[in-house]
Amino acid sequence: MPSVHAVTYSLLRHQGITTVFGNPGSNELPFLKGFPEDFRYVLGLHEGVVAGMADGYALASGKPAFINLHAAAGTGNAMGALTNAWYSHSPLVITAGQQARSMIGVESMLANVDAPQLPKPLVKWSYEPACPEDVPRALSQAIHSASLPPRGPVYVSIPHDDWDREAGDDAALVIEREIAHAGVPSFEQLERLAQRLNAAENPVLVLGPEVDARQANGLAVELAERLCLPVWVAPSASRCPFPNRHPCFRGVLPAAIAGITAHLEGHDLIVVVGAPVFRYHKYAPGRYLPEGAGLVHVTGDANEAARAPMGDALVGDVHATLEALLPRIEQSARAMPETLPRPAAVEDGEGRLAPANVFNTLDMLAPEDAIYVKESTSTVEIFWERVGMREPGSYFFPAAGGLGFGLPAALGVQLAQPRRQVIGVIGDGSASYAITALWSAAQYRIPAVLIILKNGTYGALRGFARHMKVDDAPGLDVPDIDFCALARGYGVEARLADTHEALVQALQEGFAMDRPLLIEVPTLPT
Ligand SMILES: Cc1ncc(Cn2c(C)c(CCOP(=O)(O)OP(=O)(O)O)sc2=O)c(N)n1
Ligand SMILES: [Ca+2]
Repeated sequence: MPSVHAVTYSLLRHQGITTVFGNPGSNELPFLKGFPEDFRYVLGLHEGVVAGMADGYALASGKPAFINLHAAAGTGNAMGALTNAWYSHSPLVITAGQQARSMIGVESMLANVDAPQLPKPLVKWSYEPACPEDVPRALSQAIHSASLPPRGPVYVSIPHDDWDREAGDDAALVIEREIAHAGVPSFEQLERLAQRLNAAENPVLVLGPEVDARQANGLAVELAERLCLPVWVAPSASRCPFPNRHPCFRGVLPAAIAGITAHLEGHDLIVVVGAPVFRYHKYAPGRYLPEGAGLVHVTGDANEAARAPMGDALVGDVHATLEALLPRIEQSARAMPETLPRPAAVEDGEGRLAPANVFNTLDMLAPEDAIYVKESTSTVEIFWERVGMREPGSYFFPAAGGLGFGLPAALGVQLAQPRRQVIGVIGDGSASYAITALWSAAQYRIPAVLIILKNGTYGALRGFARHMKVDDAPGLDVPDIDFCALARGYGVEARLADTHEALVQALQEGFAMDRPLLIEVPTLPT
C-alpha cells in the first residue's frame, strides 16, 4: 500500500506543482526524503523570502505555489508576506512541519502548538490532519481551496511521523481530481448591468488587480473603447489591469475617500471591476460618492462585495462577466478621451538622480513586455506616469503594503516568466526587509535586474509625517547602506549608477545577462 509520502508527491506532480519553495528544519526532513528528480526545491534563507518568492511565482503564473516552512518559527517569519498574499488573492499552498504526533501535547521543542490558529486570519483555510491517512486528502483540499475563488493562501500543518505511514486504499482517489469554476452571471443579471451602462450619461470605469489576474485586460480595453469613457486604476494598485498609455487611461486613483470622490466628480455611474470598493490608505474623510453618482461593482470575491460601504455588486468571474457583457454594450457616440500628456523632465542632483529621470531612462531601454516588481512607496505615482505598461502581468506591488515583497517576488516572477525580463524597482528601505533574497538570486542564477532606489530615507513615511503633522518622529532615515557590497556578499554582481550614463550602461548589461544584476541608484527624495 502506498505511503503518505508517495501519494503526496503523486498528487503534487499530477496537479502540476513540482516546485517547492522552502526553508527546512528537522520536522520537514521526512517530507524532503527521496526528493523526486523532476521536482525543484528553491531555498530562501528567511521564510519571508520563501513566501515572497512563492507569491511572485503564483501571481505571475496564475497557478498554486507550494511552500514548505519550519513549524511555528518558520510560519511566524512568513506572516508579513502573507499579509500581501491574502490581499492579492495569491493561491499559496503553505505546509509546515509539525513535531511527531505523540510529542505535540507535551509541547516538546519544535511543536507547533495549536498550529491551525497560527496563520489566521491571513489564510482561507488552516488545518492539521487528525490522522496520517488524511494528509493526501487535506493537501488536495488545500490545492483546490487555494485555487477556487476568491483565491488565497491556505495552510496545512503535518506531523513529521505521518510521511512514512500507509496512506490507505482510497487515498490515491484525490490525485486526479479536477474542480472547475464557472461564475458566469445570468441572462437577467447581464441585461440589467448592460442597461445601466448603456443608459449612463457620463460613466467611468475603475479597474482592479483581479482584471489583470484573470487576464481580462483586453476585454476591459474593448469595453472602454465601446463606451468611450475614462478609465482609472483602483487605489493601492498591486497590478496593472489596463495599458497606461491608452487614450482612456487616466491614472491611479488616490487611496483616500475624499480624493477618490473628487476625481470621480461629475460621473453618473461608477463601474468598478476586479477591485475592492475601495482599498483606502491615507485617512482623509469625505463623502463616499460624488453627488448624483451610482456605483456598480463586479468582483469574484463575495467578501469584497459584502464589505463595501456603498453601491450595488455582481459577484462572478470577472473575465466571464466582461466577455458576456460586451455584446450587450452599444457603441457610444461620446468622443474618445485624449491620451495623457507626457510629464516634463526634471533636474537631477549632484551624484543623485531624480526618480522621474530614472524611470524615463528605464522606459526608454526596457523591453516592451518587461515585468516590473515595484516596492518604493514614495515613487509609485511618478512610476505610473513615466513607465509604459502594455501587457497583462506587467506590474506587481505588495497588495497590503507589507514590505519585504519586492526582492523575493521579483525572483518568483522571473522563475514563472523566464521569457520576459523582470525588473525590480525597490526602495532602499524595502530592500533591507528581504535582502537575503539576493543569495537565492545568485544560487539559482535568476536573471532579474534589481534596481535599488537609494534616497537614504523612508520616503513614504516622510510624506505621511507631513500629512499627519508629525514633524519630529525618529527612525525615518536609513543612511549609509552599501547595496553593491551587500549584493556581492551574497554572490550577485552589482553596479553603482550615480549618473545617467552609468544607469544606461548598467541597464543594458543587466538586460543581456543570464544571471541577476543589482543596480544601486542614489536618488533624490520625492
Ligand atoms: C514590514 C513593513 N514594515 C514597515 C512598513 C512601514 N512603511 C515603511 C517603513 C515605508 C518606507 C519605505 O521606504 P523605501 O525606501 O522602501 O521607499 P521610499 O523611500 O520610496 O518610500 S512605507 C511603509 O508603509 C511597512 N509597510 N511594512
Ligand atoms: Ca527610500
